[in-house]
Amino acid sequence: MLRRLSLASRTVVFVALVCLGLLAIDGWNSWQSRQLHLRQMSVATSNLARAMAQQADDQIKLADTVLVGLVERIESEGTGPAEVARLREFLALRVAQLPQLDGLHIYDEDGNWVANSRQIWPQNLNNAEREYFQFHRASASRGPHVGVPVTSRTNGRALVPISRRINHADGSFAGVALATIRIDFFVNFYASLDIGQAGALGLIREDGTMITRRPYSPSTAGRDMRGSDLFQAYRSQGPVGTAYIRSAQDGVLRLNSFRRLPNYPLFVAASLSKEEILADWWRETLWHSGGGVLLVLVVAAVGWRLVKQFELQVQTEAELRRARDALETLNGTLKTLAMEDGLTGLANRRKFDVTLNTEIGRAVRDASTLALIMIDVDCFKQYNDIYGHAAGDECLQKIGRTVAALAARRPGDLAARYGGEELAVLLPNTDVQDALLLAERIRNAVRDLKIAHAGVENGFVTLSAGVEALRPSALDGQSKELIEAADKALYQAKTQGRDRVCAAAHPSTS
Ligand SMILES: Nc1nc2c(ncn2[C@@H]2O[C@H](COP(=O)(O)OP(=O)(O)OP(=O)(O)O)[C@@H](O)[C@H]2O)c(=O)[nH]1
Repeated sequence: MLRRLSLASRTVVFVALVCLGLLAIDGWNSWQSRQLHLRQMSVATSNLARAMAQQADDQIKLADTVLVGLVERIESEGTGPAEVARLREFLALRVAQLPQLDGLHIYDEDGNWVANSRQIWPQNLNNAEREYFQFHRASASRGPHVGVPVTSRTNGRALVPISRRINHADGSFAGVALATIRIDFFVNFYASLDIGQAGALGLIREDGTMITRRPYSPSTAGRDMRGSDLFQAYRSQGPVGTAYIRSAQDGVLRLNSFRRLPNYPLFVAASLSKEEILADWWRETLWHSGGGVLLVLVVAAVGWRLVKQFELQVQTEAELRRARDALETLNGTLKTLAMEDGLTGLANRRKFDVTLNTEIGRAVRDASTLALIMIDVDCFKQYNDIYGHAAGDECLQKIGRTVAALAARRPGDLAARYGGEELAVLLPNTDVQDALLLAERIRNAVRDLKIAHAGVENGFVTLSAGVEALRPSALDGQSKELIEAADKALYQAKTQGRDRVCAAAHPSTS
């Protein structure tokens, strides 16, 4: 099918395919690059979540390690006045060593303050209503507990309580050992991480209570996250996972990676805005696409020029063909004109001479006879004198048509205007008898035209003819011989009174 299209159309198809190919390659590359960006960012958020989980786990573990020692000490030494005094010093020393800790506290079985890392505290304070206290009072578990965030009663700071139960010797509830980690500590750490403008980080208890997050606000700590898509994703995907979630608060679509802490019932979530993740990709894609479109435009422009050139070439070729055809027609006409007599339409003298030589050659080869009839209009000078030169021309045309109709019967026959009012008929492969018969027929036919001629006796235009036929043996001189013999016979016809046909006299026949 493509073969039937013109070169220009094929070029258009080719250029269009090249342009589409370029655009497709660019589109495919951009898509691949986008997927790569998203994969890389997924790995990055996952790594971020791992680092956050490790950091939170480490901090809680440090505080918990202190608590393990404290519980063991209180359970073995008791809380007498001397022990409490030593305990206070110990607590103050530990807090000074661990900057992430806001304080260390010991409460008795009723929630009263027994000791803490601060040397002075308001009297008659009771923490029995705190969530961690109630948890330990109700649960015999000896493990650590990460409580819901609290606001310090003494300094107003937001804190994460890490606590352990203290038992009496009989295993009954004796109180709580508490370490409080400053939420500031996490806030500062999260602030040091690069998560773009719209990224978010969070530390959440597995029951859905928010500990802290970035961006941070005082209302953040303790918020119930159970209804959030993030919490649902964590619950459904397990301890480690990734999910695209559109924020209900700011409407931003984020890639979230979440991960449970190795040792505590909390999880962290690190999220980056999809728009920010793809910002670089968009920039690259715009540059690429711009370059790609430019390339396509250049290819299209070059293709367009090529098509135009092809069209021009085709046009030029068509014009050249037309010019050549016209030239050939003109040439043919010129050729005909060069070989034709303008007045009578018979062959002209040049054509006659060429044909005579050709036919003599053929007759020599074929050993055939070649006959010639020389015809001359009788008393034509007088005709011109009487009727005028134009009428003479017309008379010659009529005679020419008559001669042509009778003489050119066979392919080789040629009727020509030999000169003036003299005509010649060349008859290949014809003997003198047949040529005489034809000459007579011509003479009679012209007489029968009955062209009035007041200058002659019978009143009509007549003609005389001389006939000769020979079997040429050689090329040289034969044409002249033939013409002269026919001419002589014509002269004879004239001298014998005109309006007749004479054959050339030969010594044997004369
Ligand atoms: N109208 C016209 N006259 C021609 C043309 N060619 C030759 N003639 C005339 O033909 C005449 C020929 O005259 P002549 O050669 O004296 O012979 P004739 O008058 O025909 O007398 P005979 O041949 O002896 O019968 C001349 O007057 C030429 O001018 C032509 O093309 N047109």
